[in-house]
Amino acid sequence: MSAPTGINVAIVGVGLVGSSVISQLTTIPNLASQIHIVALQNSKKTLLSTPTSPLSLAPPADWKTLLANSSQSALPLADLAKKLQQIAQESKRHTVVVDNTSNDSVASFYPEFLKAGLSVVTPNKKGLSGSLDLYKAILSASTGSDKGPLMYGESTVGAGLPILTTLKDLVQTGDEIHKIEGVLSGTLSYIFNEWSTPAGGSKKFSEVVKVAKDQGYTEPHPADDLSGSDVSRKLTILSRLIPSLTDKLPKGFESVPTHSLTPAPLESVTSGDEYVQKLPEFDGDFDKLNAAAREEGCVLRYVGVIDARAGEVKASLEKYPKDHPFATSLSGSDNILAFHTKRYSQRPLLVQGAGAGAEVTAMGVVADLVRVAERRG
Ligand SMILES: NC(=O)C1=CN([C@@H]2O[C@H](COP(=O)(O)OP(=O)(O)OC[C@H]3O[C@@H](n4cnc5c(N)ncnc54)[C@H](OP(=O)(O)O)[C@@H]3O)[C@@H](O)[C@H]2O)C=CC1
Ligand SMILES: N[C@@H](CC=O)C(=O)O
Ligand code: NA
Repeated sequence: MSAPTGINVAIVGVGLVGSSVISQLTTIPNLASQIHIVALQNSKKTLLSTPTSPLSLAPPADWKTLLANSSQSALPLADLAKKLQQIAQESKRHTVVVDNTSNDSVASFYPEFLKAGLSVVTPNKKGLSGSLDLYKAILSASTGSDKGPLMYGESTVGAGLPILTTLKDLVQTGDEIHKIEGVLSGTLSYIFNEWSTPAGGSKKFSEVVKVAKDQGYTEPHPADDLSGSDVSRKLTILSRLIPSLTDKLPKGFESVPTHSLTPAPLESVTSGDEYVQKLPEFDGDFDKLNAAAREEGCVLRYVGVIDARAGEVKASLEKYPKDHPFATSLSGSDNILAFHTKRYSQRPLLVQGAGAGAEVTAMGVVADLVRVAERRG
């Protein structure tokens, strides 16, 4: 048997998460030797490896300047796929596209990348939580031959926390999923942990939203978090891994009943900065919501529930007594997920930890790349 040669990686999207992925891949020695970065692309530029000029991105090289100075403007995805096929052939290495954007067009292109023999790894929820047609196209293009392309998206739910791998393990070993419930948004977890506390609190809602954005927890547009759609996307991704629910959400996340926290006048605001700027106008309304829960001896938490036996999925704002674990045991951007199953029927299997932030999200992406390298390298 020939020695493993490692894999190539093309990184599309080099913002908060993408930068951390590059940093982990170029500075951790055992990763740098098995995972070779062959392309970087943002919305403006592409930087490509060639046989005579392989990319060398480890510090002290400054990949941001190299990308910004590249003479190649961002390649259309079909052209990028062709270039990557060529690089795969020349280097004799399996090649993976890492999508670190939150872009719908990139996510819709996964079936084409996969059909071109390229694996896909992503923290972008838009592909796996989109229409059922897109989801099925992704599945059928990634479950071909033994040597075929693979699709991994651990960081789409709970960032680096082992949530999709846990659910897949439960399902593949024949457990029966009864219910999955918990706090699935790092942003909303941070906001409610800081603003709706058992001891009361004096912070303004808009202030904690701004901190969540500054910490890198929010989506590029924070309305995607406050509208609940980020949670309904995660619920869709999880539901589709439960065989009885795979076909349940035909329109994807839009089929999930979802409580939105976006004030009605801000629903049409397309700029994330403008949205955050205007949010203080609504602090009074949020204060009233918090005060009403406090009068009942409760705190507010934003939760997602998949009731597999009833076939119900929903994302909602709920009140919890001040001594409930969701009120006392969460802090920062913590996610917590309880898997109630036939085997874990007495006490649920729990996964808890930071569910947002660049480093922990990149860790989930890089762990997926290691899985691809183990299977295809
Ligand atoms: N932040 C977090 O805690 C977590 C994030 N995620 C997911 O990770 C993804 C990235 O998030 P984050 O890093 O915060 O986002 P950023 O906004 O920081 O970065 C997005 C990157 O994508 C690039 N981009 C946008 N559109 C395109 C396009 N059409 N083609 C190529 N590149 C494009 C942007 O380039 P340019 O600068 O040129 O516009 C930028 O480099 C999102 O899908 C998010 O949901 C998942 C889990 C946790
Ligand atoms: N914006 C998301 C990031 C991770 O998916 C969140 O806050 O959970
Ligand atoms: Na995860």
